[in-house]
Amino acid sequence: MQDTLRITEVFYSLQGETRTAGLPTVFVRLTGCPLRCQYCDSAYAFSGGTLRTLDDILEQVAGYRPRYVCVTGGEPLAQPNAIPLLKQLCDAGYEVSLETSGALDISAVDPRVSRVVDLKTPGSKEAHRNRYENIELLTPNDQVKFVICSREDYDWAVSKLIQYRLDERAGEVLVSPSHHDLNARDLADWVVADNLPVRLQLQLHKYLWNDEPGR
Ligand SMILES: C[S@@+](CC[C@H](N)C(=O)[O-])C[C@H]1O[C@@H](n2cnc3c(N)ncnc32)[C@H](O)[C@@H]1O
Ligand SMILES: Nc1nc2[nH]cc(C(=O)O)c2c(=O)[nH]1
Ligand code: SF4
Ligand SMILES: [Mg+2]
Repeated sequence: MQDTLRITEVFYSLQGETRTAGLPTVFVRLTGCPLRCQYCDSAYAFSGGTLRTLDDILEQVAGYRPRYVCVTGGEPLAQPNAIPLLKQLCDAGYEVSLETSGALDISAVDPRVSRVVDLKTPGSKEAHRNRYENIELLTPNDQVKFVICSREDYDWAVSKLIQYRLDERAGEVLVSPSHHDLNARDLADWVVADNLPVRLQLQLHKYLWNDEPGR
């Protein structure tokens, strides 16, 4: 029996988030997530999906001839075979990123992968799931992200940024407005007013394609 993963979709689009925003990227979306963030825009990946072998996934990715590959979900690290998938994508020569909730151990992820680790805010309703041990593992190849739902979430994120010196540990600290919860302009104004060492990011794919699955 070959190694398999439950997969919701594999598609080629522009990266809408993180430090590679705007660059053509293949997305591999793994099915299933143990969290239920109130704002989740990918709830269609909580169930269903197709069991696929690693070789089958790698072959589809190769067909797009990409430079960038993003493994997302759902929560990719909830499937043990995400670890060999990430390694084999690196071995194949792609620049690989992993989007993860921060609720699961990131230590076994190949160090060539840029780990994009959310710190779930109180507004997500899943902040109690944050695994703070992950913060000590962050390197300049990694990114930390706060999805902000309100001014209270913003103040909470600032306190975590200072407490853990996140801008000194990770290569990027990202703040993103929770789509539908917070006006991007408000978040932008707060970041400027506080001279905060973070990068504001908007989800480009929502402006371009209105949040259709597979884009
Ligand atoms: C769908 S999640 C999948 C990966 C992983 N489960 C996680 O939460 O990081 C991918 C990214 O989208 C963000 N996201 C989900 N819903 C969002 C929304 N409504 N507005 C802004 N970002 C959102 C998540 O916080 C996460 O950074
Ligand atoms: N274009 C595009 N960029 C993305 N970056 C992260 C995504 C995700 O759902 O994790 C995503 C997505 O769904 N589409
Ligand atoms: S952890 Fe990620 S996939 Fe899971 S509910 Fe939260 S945003 Fe959605
Ligand atoms: Mg998405």
